[in-house]
Parts: sequence; structure tokens; C-alpha cells
Amino acid sequence: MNSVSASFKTNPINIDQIIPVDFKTVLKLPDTHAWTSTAAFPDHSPLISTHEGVPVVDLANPEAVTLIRRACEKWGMFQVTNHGVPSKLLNQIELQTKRLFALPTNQKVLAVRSPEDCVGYGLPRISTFFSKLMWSEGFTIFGSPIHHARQLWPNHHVDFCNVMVQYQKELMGLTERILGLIFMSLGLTQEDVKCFQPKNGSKHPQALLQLNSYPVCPDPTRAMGLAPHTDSSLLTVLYQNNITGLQVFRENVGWVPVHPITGAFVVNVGDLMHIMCNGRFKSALHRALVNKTHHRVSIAYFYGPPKDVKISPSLKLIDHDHPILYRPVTWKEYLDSKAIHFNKALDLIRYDVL
Ligand SMILES: O=C(O)CCC(=O)C(=O)O
Ligand SMILES: [Fe+2]
Repeated sequence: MNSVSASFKTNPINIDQIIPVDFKTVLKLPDTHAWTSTAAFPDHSPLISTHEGVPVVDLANPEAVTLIRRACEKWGMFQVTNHGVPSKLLNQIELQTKRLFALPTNQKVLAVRSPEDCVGYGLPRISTFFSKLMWSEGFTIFGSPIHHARQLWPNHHVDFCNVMVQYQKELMGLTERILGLIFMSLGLTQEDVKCFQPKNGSKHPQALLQLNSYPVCPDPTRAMGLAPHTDSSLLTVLYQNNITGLQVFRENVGWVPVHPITGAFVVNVGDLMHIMCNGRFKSALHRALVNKTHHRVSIAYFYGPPKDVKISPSLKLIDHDHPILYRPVTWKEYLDSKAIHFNKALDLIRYDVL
């Protein structure tokens, strides 16, 4: 069993209502979804006019490694262009994602994610940590989605499955390429990161695909699409349709919008990368807002280490001035802790925070 499924089995989602509301029929924001007055949602002001946005890195640029290092240090996030993933596949994944979420609720629930499972249709996993519900729905895939796709479209699931499988294949290649550039930017060699190489065919990186849908919302200023969080992955590569909603938090600045660039991907430093580089690159705190007129979708590819591989700060990044900050953890151990402690999980494995 993969690390994510194993962790979800250990920590079933604990929430009364596991099925998202039928967004199409709600004309007024229900109190259950009104975030304005909650402590987790202190500001909703669309924001901060900063001239500086999340860096955009052209992967064909000879300076890409340096640009990526700077972006990871400053933002924990960047966008990439010239990445080689065919635009036809991007159009197809957007189309299939919209096709899925356009189904009536009574059909989508046929593929509902059960509380102890990580795949299928449902609420954001982090919903358990908030008293208000989010204005979004998701569909999670690990490998082939055929089991759930058959429930949704008994005779028309083939295109959906093919696109999802093909997309994961492409994204595995792209994510490993970006990961290679990140390691290079840290001065790490193949030897330093050999725990990620498949060993005797038995150790494979693991990845999860998360389709997110943010329906149009009757009162977006009081609603939350996806609450602030960091990703528990090593790296997340996200595709968003042409609708603004994603924001990243920057210390001393505030929430900064990550405006979509046609055909580009957003890359996030995840918590495991934060650990691996001993805090030099910080995992990006981000959230998604909603709007009144446009349906937004995003497709997040969460890439993590092979099962049972312990992630620890790279020895090359530790010296007298940079003492080791984090204990080694497997992805499952980290997810288990995150399922209980949420945004405290990273601090709880720090040597200097007890
Ligand atoms: O929809 C987005 O832009 C963000 C999605 C996200 O952060 C996630 O799925 O973890
Ligand atoms: Fe995220």
C-alpha cells in the first residue's frame, strides 16, 4: 500500500458530512460556509498591491537553476514555462476535470472518497481542522482512476482514465526534472540524493493527483475555496485554468495572488523539501479564493519519496552556522503527524522545538 493510503487508513477523516454541498442549487452562502468571522480567516481583502509577483522561470533559460534557487528561498514557489508538457494534454485534463465536476451531485457521490481512503470524490482533506466548510470539491487519484471512473460513467470512462494516466506520466517526468534543478541549485549531486533513485526496481517515488473545483460562489468575500496550508509533499506541480484564485503568503507582505499564465505550471516547495534542505527553502503557505462569475479548476500533482525512505536534512547543508533542524521522517510518518497536528507538524519534528 502506498504511503498516502496507509496514512489515511491510520487517520480516517473525522467529519460529520463527507459529501460537498450541491453548489449548483445554493443561491445564498450558507452559514456553514461563511468564514468572515473565524480566526482562521482574519483577512479577505484582495490585497496588497505589490509589483512583485511569484517568479516565472523559463526552463530553457540557461540561468534557470539560479532563478529557481532564488525563487525557492524567497517564495517557496515559482511558475514554470517552456516545460515540454504538450498543451493538448493540458486542454484535455482541464476538459476532463470540468466534465467530472459538471456531473450532478447524485452521480458524483457514487465515487465518494470513504473516510479511511485517499482516492475519490469529496471535501478537501484539511476540512477537519476548520469549523467552517470550504467552497470547493475535489477528486483524488493514485495511479489509474478506473474504479471510480466506472462508477461515474459505466460506458464512457476510457477517455477520462487515459488522460489522467497520461498526465501523471508526463508530470512524473517534469517533476523529476524540476527536482533535479532544485537539487543542483542546492549543490547536491546524484550521490547525495540517491535515496530517490529506484533501487532494484523496488523503490519508486509516489505521487498523487488532486483535481480541485471551485464553483461560482454567491458571496465570495465571505467564502474560502481552500484554507491556508502547506503541502506535505516534496514538491507540488499545479496546473490552474485561466481564473485567478491561488494566493501565496509572504512574511511582511501578506497574501499575494498567483495569476495564471496560459500553459504554465505553479511549483510549490512542500514540507518534505523544507526538511530536506534544512529549512533553507520554506514550504509555501498558500490558499485559494473563489469568485462570483467563473468556475475555477486546478490540478495538483503531489510528488513524494518512495515508501519507507526517511527524509532528513542533507548533510551537505549542515555546518556550524546551520545546525541540523529536523528529525528524519518517512512520508507516512509525516502525513500521520500532519493529520493530527496540521500546521504544527513541521515544528514538532524540529530538534530545537519541544
Ligand atoms: O487550487 C489551487 O490553486 C491550490 C490547490 C492546492 O493548494 C492543493 O490542492 O493543495
Ligand atoms: Fe496545496
